[in-house]
Amino acid sequence: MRILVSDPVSAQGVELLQKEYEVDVKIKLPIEELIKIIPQYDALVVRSETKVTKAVIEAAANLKVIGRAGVGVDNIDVEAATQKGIIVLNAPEGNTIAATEHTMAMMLALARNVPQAHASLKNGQWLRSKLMGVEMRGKTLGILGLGRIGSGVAKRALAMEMNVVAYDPFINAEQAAAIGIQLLELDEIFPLADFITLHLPFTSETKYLLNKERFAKMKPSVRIINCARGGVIHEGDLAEAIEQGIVAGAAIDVFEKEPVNPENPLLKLDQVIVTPHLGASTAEAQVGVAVDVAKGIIAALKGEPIATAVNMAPIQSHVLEVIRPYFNLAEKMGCLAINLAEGRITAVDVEYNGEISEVDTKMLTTAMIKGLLNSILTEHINYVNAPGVAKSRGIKIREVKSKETANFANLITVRVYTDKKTHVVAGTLFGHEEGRIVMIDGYRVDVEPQGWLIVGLHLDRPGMIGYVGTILGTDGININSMQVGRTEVTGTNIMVMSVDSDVPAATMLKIKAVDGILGAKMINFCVI
Ligand SMILES: NC(=O)c1ccc[n+]([C@@H]2O[C@H](COP(=O)([O-])OP(=O)(O)OC[C@H]3O[C@@H](n4cnc5c(N)ncnc54)[C@H](O)[C@@H]3O)[C@@H](O)[C@H]2O)c1
Ligand SMILES: O=C(O)[C@H](O)COP(=O)(O)O
Repeated sequence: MRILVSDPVSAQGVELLQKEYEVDVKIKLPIEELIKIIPQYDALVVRSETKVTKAVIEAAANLKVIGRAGVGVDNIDVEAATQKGIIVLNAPEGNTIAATEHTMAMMLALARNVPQAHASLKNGQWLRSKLMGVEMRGKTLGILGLGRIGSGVAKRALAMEMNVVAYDPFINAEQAAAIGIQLLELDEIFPLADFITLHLPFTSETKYLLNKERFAKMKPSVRIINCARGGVIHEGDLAEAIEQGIVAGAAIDVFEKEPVNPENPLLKLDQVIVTPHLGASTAEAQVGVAVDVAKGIIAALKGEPIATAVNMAPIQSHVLEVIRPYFNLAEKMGCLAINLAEGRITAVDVEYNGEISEVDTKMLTTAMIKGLLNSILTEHINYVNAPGVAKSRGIKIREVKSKETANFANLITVRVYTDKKTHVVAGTLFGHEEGRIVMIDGYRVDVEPQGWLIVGLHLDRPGMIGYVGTILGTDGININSMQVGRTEVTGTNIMVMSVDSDVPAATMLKIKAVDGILGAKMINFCVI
């Protein structure tokens, strides 16, 4: 597998990738060049500079994952990637402290005219009275977006004895109270705030969130800090508001177009201090995001679950810890269940019993569907496209949960409904990691889901196993384990044989032709 790194990321991250895969680092590629070479790659690593447009994604014939070494994914067409089944993941935590501290640096520099003082003094001017500042203590800070960075800024501002209020419609009052601040509506913040700092993503909702109308509602002494994304402020409106004395000043790290156009009106104003998107630019943050994104890319290429994928349901780390050992089992159960099934599949129920039922199991259900669909479709099914593909094929997926469990501490049961019959497979973990199939269609078994299995239903009479064993032996297929499962109902048994190689269709036909064999299926776990 080949990985392209198209923005500067720390060497530690690149080295991690190189241990597993072939990696090319090509910085500042013109978009036409990127489109030309992208079909050669399985993974792409970017920061904010590479624009991963729809055209890039359409050309990316082999791309499985795009990793963003940082937070904002607004430079990636996530929708186009999702439609193509490409995982988009980011590294959201590595640069939080860097961006938080840069915000504080910008706020303080803005309040005390540090850049203006520095520039004028280096220019030989001693401007003590012209560069009068304001204090932070006792001032009101309005934070728009109370996520990782916003809440970090809040804590630091409280330590500086500021009054802190915030607007974030996706945070509840208790979460804000835990930090020690009050949540307000957006319009309630404007007449109160002496400083307003933005920490929200750039989306269609937040585009130009601060504009002419909103500046008009603010205190004329207000100072605005933006270390989030350029497009959340209308730059022309801000420049005008500063020129007209509606806003006192601004500290800007991010711009709608980067690198910023030297003609941008904000660059012409003395009241505006700027940095060239340096929020994440600390040695520590760059190592952090590069290592995190490399781990994410490796997990994605190995088909493992990823905690920071932005186009899949996010998994909280404590939930991932509980469900991680079950992923492989769930996928194999999906594969087994669909291989047993006959007829047109209409619905799949996944039941979780025991303690596992108490956490969010959506991603495990997706793993099951991934295993199921990968066994029957030629297109590559992954965590991103599995739910959509199931839906487009009219397969209804339901989760059932109960803390109650009979024989196992935790049990996962998949029921595949077709227009002919319902097939049921149940599995659990032995110890912490060992996945086992413990029931097939009502028959108690104990099967390791790996390699190749033959599952056969047969009449409960002497010699059946012998007949099948002889056929396999004659055709040169080695059996490595074998067992027979019974139900309470006498008459039929299930035989499950684990074999060392794929079983040709001709051999399967011979097995099915044995008198007393009611059906036999070959399951190849190696395809998923
Ligand atoms: N300048 C830099 O170099 C730099 C570095 C890191 C992050 N960032 C940017 O900072 C921003 C915040 O990053 P984070 O890690 O704190 O993200 P986060 O996801 O932890 O927090 C974002 C917060 O914004 C809130 N939000 C979303 N839509 C909103 C809306 N319409 N109105 C109000 N609030 C809304 C969310 O509820 C969330 O709490 C992102 O845009 C990120 O790209 C910039
Ligand atoms: O969203 C982010 O993580 C920051 O804006 C950092 O962007 P960068 O990786 O291009 O510095």
